[in-house]
Amino acid sequence: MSNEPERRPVAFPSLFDEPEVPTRVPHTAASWLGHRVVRPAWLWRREIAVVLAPVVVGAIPWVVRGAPLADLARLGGGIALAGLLGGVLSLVPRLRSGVGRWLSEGRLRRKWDMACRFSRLQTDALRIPRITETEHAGAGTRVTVRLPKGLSTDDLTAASEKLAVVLDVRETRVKRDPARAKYPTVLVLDHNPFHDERGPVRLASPVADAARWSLWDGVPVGLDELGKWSTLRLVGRNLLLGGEPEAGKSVALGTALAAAALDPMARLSGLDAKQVELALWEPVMGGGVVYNDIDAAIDLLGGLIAEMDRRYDQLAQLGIRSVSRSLGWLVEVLTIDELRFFTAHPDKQKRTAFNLLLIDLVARGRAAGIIVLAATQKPSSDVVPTSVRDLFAYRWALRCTTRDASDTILGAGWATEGYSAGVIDAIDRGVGLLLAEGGMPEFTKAAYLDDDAIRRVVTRGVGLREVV
Ligand SMILES: Nc1ncnc2c1ncn2[C@@H]1O[C@H](COP(=O)(O)OP(=O)(O)OP(=O)(O)O)[C@@H](O)[C@H]1O
Repeated sequence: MSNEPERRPVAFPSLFDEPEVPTRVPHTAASWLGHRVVRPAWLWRREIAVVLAPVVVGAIPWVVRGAPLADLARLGGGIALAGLLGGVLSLVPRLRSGVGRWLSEGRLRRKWDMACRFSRLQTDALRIPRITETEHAGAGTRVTVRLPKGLSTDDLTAASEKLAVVLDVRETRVKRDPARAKYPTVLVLDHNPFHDERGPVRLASPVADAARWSLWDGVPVGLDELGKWSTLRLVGRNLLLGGEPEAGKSVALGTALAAAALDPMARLSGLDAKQVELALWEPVMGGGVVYNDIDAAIDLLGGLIAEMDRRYDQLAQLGIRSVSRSLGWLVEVLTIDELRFFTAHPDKQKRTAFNLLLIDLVARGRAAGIIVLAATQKPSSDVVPTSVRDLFAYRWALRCTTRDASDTILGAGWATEGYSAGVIDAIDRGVGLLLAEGGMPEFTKAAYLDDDAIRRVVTRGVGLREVV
């Protein structure tokens, strides 16, 4: 007798490429009905509702009038009329796009069901992670799911490549919600908004062509991976940027600076150790720019702290705790490009004096309408002490050489959680992990303003201040 394994007849390929859904008991008629009819009908419920809606609406008058069977023509007429009404309503753009979004969410849920089953993301009770929320943007969808008992975020992460194959997308990325293990987020990324077919793109800054801006409205500084603008509410919050040389820090500061320049109710000042980064902005920097001079930098910080104390006195007299738009006070914006020159200055006495003033300004200035935007190309603890870093609500780690450097900007532990700016490709200038207060770091690419655009913004900013 041959030792060859028993050959089994090859079955005809299935008409549909369907995942196998195992059952705990042999199929009965009821389980077959549930599996083959009820489950697919539930997944197609939105489309079924769209088709059935004219039938139900058209049948209402027929039923109300006692439904004489001979009057079927009237039923047909009612359905046709309801269908026509639906057709006319679909000409209303907002209605049409609303229904379109609703149907495309249904499509996503069906694909997600299929993807989970093909990826064996199901419990013994055949439950899969259920979609609870979706947020769609140009380059993908953020999906929040509820995990059934028996599955964890790690199972989702392990299956992410398989999910991407069935969903037919560029990538799926799973994020654990630090507050709730049961509700992880899955980024379903269709395409890379930071690249086109020729490589990395330069994103036009939405601020560049604005006639004026208000910092109180927030500043769209860059695009996230889903292709959505990340808006920073800078009044009341400080921004810290770090990354290796040429990572794109000065460019990333540019959009925030442009918004401040176009806000006549903002007073700008700067500390520029590299002498070239803020030079273009100098005409609009009413509070002055200090180049690599630590004594002048200490004086400038001292002046801002005196202003901060004066504002706190006024706030106390008014009986309020922090500035608001209605007070009409100027927002003071201090930009520091290359923190290292000042915070790690070789003269220990001056360095200590500078650091103490900076900590005081960053800690207390926010509520008084004084904000600091700081950048460093050496994200290490001697340049950005933890006590200073923790006072920055917005932290943006552009490409870093090490995980530790990334953590120096974002905060300890993020690299271990899988968020390290060390993984960013060297060609992706301007891409970094942006962490907003209390949130999760998001890959974000900064908008780009070239020198001509900066000059135009500065000219408009100077003009706006002349008329105020
Ligand atoms: N957001 C961006 N989009 C496209 N290109 C960018 C972006 N950011 C930076 N670049 C490219 O990278 C170059 C360096 O950027 P930038 O001067 O901002 O880096 P940096 O981190 O400030 O460098 P350094 O620390 O050496 O001063 C820019 O001249 C530009 O060509």
